[in-house]
Amino acid sequence: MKVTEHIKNAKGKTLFSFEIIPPKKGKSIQDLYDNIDPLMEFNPPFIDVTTSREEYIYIEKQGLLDRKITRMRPGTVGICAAIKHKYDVDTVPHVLCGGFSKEETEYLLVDCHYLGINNVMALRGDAMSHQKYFEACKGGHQYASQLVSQIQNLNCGNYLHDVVEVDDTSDFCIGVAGYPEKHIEAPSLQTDLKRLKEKVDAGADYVVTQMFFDNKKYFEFVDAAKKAGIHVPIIPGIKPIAIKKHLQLLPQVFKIDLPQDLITSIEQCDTNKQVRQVGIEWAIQQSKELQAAGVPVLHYYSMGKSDNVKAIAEAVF
Ligand SMILES: NC(=O)C1=CN([C@@H]2O[C@H](COP(=O)(O)OP(=O)(O)OC[C@H]3O[C@@H](n4cnc5c(N)ncnc54)[C@H](O)[C@@H]3O)[C@@H](O)[C@H]2O)C=CC1
Ligand SMILES: Nc1nc(=O)c2c([nH]1)NC[C@@H]1CN(c3ccc(C(=O)N[C@@H](CCC(=O)O)C(=O)O)cc3)CN21
Repeated sequence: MKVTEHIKNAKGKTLFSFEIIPPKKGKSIQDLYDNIDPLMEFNPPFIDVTTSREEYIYIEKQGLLDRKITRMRPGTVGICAAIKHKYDVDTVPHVLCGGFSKEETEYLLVDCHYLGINNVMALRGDAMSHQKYFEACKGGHQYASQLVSQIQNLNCGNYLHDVVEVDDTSDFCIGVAGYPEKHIEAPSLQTDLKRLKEKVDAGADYVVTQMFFDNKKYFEFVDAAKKAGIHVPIIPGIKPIAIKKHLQLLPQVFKIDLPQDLITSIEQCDTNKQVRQVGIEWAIQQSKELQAAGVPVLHYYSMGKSDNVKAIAEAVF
C-alpha cells in the first residue's frame, strides 16, 4: 500500500516509521533484522531503506595504492524485498540521482514494480566524499525534481525510449526531502521552498523532513510550505542523538542547528551511555509535541542499533 494511503487510513492517528541503512558489503543481513525485530511491535506501516553513494577505496597492489570506485552498502532494493517478505510490511527504497544514469534508474524502478514495491523516496543524493559539490553522472539527473518527473512519466507508461508496448503501468507513490532549516546549497528558505514546490508539482506525494531538534522549526516550515502552495503531507524526521561527537558532527553533516538546552544537557554527560539517554529523552519530548499537533507520521532515523528508537516508541506510541 502507498504511504499516502497508510496516512489516509490512519484517520489522523500518528503512525510510526523508521529508516535503515544496508549493511556494509560482506556483512550479514541478520544484524539488520536483529535491529528491526524489536521495532515491529509498534506496527510501522512502512520502512525506508537508504541508498549510499559510491566512494573511492584504495587497494594495495605491489606496494602501490590502486584507486577503485565502489558502493560499500549496495542492495537497497533487495533488502526492501527481503524485509517486505519477512515482515509483511511496505518498504520504501531511496532512489538517487547521484551515481545512476536515467537508464539504470528505469531498470531499478522496473525491478521495484515487479517486486510489488510501490513507494519510492526520490532524492538527489549527497556529493561524493571527495567532491565539494554534487555532480550528476553521465546520463543522470542533476536535481531530484527531474527524478520525480521520470518516475511520474513511468507511472503514465512513458519509458525513456518510446519503443515499448505498455499494458501494465506502475503506480509509484513518491516521497521527497524537505528542509526546515533550508538545504545548504539553497540561497534562502524561500528559494528552497520554491524548489520543493517544483518537486510536488512534478508528482511528489509527500515530504519527509531533514532531522531537526527544535519543533518550532518544523511548525514554521509546514506553515511556510502551505503558504507556498504545498499541500501534501509533511512527515517529520527525528534523529535521537547518541554520542557526544554528534554535537559537532550533525551540524556539520546535515547543516542543522542544535538548541542550547540540548547542547548543555549533552555537555554535562560523562559517558556516551548518558548521552544516549539524553538523546532518547529529547526525542520523546519532540515526538510527543509533534504527535499532539497531529503530524501524520513520526519517522525515525534509526541507522544502526535500534534500542533508542524502541525506548522512544515505547514512550510515545
Ligand atoms: N539519503 C537520504 O535518505 C537523504 C538524503 N538527503 C540529502 O539531501 C541532499 C539534497 O537532496 P534533495 O533534497 O533530494 O535534492 P534537490 O535536488 O531537491 O535539492 C538539492 C539542492 O538543489 C537546489 N535546487 C533544486 N532544484 C534546483 C534548480 N532547478 N536549480 C537550482 N537549484 C535547485 C535545492 O534548493 C537544494 O539546495 C542531498 O545531499 C541528499 O543526499 C536528504 C534527505 C534524505
Ligand atoms: N544530507 C543528508 N544525507 C543523507 O543521507 C540523509 C540526510 N541528509 N537526511 C535524512 C536522512 C537521514 N540520514 C542519516 C544518515 C546517517 C545518520 C547517522 O547515523 N550518521 C552517523 C554520523 C554521520 C557521519 O559520520 O557522516 C551517526 O553516527 O549518527 C543519520 C541519518 C540519511 N539521510
